[in-house]
Amino acid sequence: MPSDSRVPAGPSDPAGGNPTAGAAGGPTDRPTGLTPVPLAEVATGLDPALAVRLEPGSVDHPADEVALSGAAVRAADCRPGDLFGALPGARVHGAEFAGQAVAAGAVAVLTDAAGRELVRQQGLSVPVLLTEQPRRALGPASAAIYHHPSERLQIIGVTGTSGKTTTCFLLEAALRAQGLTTGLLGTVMTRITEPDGTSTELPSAFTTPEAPDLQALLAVMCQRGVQAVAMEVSSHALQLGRVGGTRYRVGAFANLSQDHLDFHPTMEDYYLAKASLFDGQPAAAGGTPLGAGVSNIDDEYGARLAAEHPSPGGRPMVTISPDGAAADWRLEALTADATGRQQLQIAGPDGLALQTELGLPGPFNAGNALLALACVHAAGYTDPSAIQAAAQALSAVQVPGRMQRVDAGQDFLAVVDYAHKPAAVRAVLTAVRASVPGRVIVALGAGGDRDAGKRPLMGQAAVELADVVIVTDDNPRSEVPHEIRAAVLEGAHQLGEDELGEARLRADTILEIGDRAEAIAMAVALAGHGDAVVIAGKGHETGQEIDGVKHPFSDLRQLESALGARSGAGGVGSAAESAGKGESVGKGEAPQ
Ligand SMILES: CC(=O)N[C@H]1[C@@H](OP(=O)(O)OP(=O)(O)OC[C@H]2O[C@@H](n3ccc(=O)[nH]c3=O)[C@H](O)[C@@H]2O)O[C@H](CO)[C@@H](O)[C@@H]1O[C@H](C)C(=O)N[C@@H](C)C(=O)N[C@H](CCC(=O)O)C(=O)O
Ligand SMILES: Nc1ncnc2c1ncn2[C@@H]1O[C@H](COP(=O)(O)OP(=O)(O)OP(=O)(O)O)[C@@H](O)[C@H]1O
Ligand SMILES: N[C@H](CCC[C@H](N)C(=O)O)C(=O)O
Repeated sequence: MPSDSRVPAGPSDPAGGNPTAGAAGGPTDRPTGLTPVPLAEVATGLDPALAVRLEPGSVDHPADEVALSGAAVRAADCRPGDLFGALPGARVHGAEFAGQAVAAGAVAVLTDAAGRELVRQQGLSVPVLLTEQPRRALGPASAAIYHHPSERLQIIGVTGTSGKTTTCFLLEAALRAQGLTTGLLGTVMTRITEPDGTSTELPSAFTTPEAPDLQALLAVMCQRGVQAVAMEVSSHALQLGRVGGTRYRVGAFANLSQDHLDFHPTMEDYYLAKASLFDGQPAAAGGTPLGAGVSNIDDEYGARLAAEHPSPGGRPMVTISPDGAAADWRLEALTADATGRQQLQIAGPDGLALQTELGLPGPFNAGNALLALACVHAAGYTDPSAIQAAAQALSAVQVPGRMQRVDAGQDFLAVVDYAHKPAAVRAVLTAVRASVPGRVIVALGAGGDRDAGKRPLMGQAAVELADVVIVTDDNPRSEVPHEIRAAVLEGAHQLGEDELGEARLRADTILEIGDRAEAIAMAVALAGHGDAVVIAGKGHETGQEIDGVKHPFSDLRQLESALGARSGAGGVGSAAESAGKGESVGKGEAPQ
């Protein structure tokens, strides 16, 4: 990964990317040399609906002399001149850490009444911005402190359960093909590409960073000459106000399926969080005003969104249909060659006809490509030659840990993929099954401390679509690993019948191997000519969190080494033997 020595490292998350390994966010890059903004100016600029009151500090810290040069939501990240956003959390009130924040240089605190009491109890005399909605206020306040960076960027925000990262990588390439300097912000990394082509990559702690970190990153992008940004917008970010104060030129909706029901009480709540990207609230209220919206109407929720938000930003919602139904953008034909490369024929608005290639395999990635092109067009790049250039640019895009092929000269397909929810497992296994003549072998698990309801559904999807299912550990986090596996296995063994009364089960072998490295070795050991091995769930991640401890782990490396061991040891037998040493191997448990 190329990196820029001028930029301090991002969050040190050995698990790599997202909170998949329990990272709690972390310091990000910050802009330099911005004029500090008076606290009073920040306070008065906030939406009156937030009822923010400025409580002056002591004579040592008179509010009217305070100017803010940064913001942070974690006390440990505070720097001199910062506003500390002391938020009430699920575990603790951030104001408990106000002393630490002030000691680190914070000059004001944004919090609620309970937080103000905690600040005063600690004998701190800094001014307090008081509101009962501190999360809603923090985004716009951070945006003001960093001089409203999103006003100077063309930001395309992508939301949806699956495909955000992939679509943003595609978008980044398509925007660059318009001659724009680009930023990319999401689960895998933040990438800043400067006008001279230099790229800086920072690790991500979240799919969408906390508000102060997001605004700082956007401000850095402005300073580095970035013009357009492809950005993932998670439902957590929408619900928790992380994107407040961010102006989007285009918002895109990919799809909605079960995930995150640990955080959202219902699918309806999950949908409404995603839909709030399109509701056009003013930025000042923590909303995310939009220039245009794009929705995938093949998806049930995408169709509902288009019906409920017919004109986001005052323009008709742009619709896409990867299935080829009536929509502004349709995929008219899709073919794939033996290597997985796909040829797309696309119909766009005003008779636009495009033909392009995609290096990413799987029909769902053709849908992601269609979404990316529709976004570029909706952002104003409507000239047919511009869109053609965007389409051409998609062909070389690869995404770390998404349908990533590993080739060590073996006579079967081996891929690492990030499918960690039922619909993604289904999409990936369907795509892989269609691309090989032989058997499909999948190793997968489910993450701990996340939506428990999806575990049996993932097991079900796996046994329906693969021939061999190896249930293993993902990131157990604080949970007991074998209990998570048991839930996945329960779904795997509870397959019903289809409408014709046929058993849905496809798998003839279901194994349980907790140790992920051994599960991967077993998957490789069992593969034969023309088969496919899919290692699902951890994608680009470089760590595995077990009982609060992050252990270095990479599916990619493990798969490479299992493939290497297989060819080095002269074939299947020895690899299977070593894989068989797993802690708990239960074979052939599938009812037939
Ligand atoms: C549900 C959720 O997203 N929670 C996030 C939220 O937690 P919380 O409000 O309950 O905070 P808390 O831990 O009780 O702490 C309260 C406050 O004290 C502060 N604090 C706490 C401890 C300390 O030592 N110092 C300190 O200052 C915290 O910064 C926080 O502001 O604010 C915390 C501080 O930033 C986050 O660490 C935490 O993310 C948790 C760890 C998380 O795992 N979130 C994931 C699920 C997430 O956000 N994922 C989405 C979706 C990805 C997808 O679509 O797949 C993402 O955008 O990444
Ligand atoms: N359009 C899609 N429809 C269904 N599944 C998809 C789609 N795009 C990607 N996937 C599957 O979902 C996995 C995650 O893809 P990607 O990282 O692009 O999505 P994401 O929305 O960013 O996911 P996450 O929120 O988990 O980070 C892929 O590895 C693939 O298995
Ligand atoms: N953004 C997702 C990542 C999950 C990755 C998967 N490997 C797991 O640990 O469940 C989440 O926080 O739910």
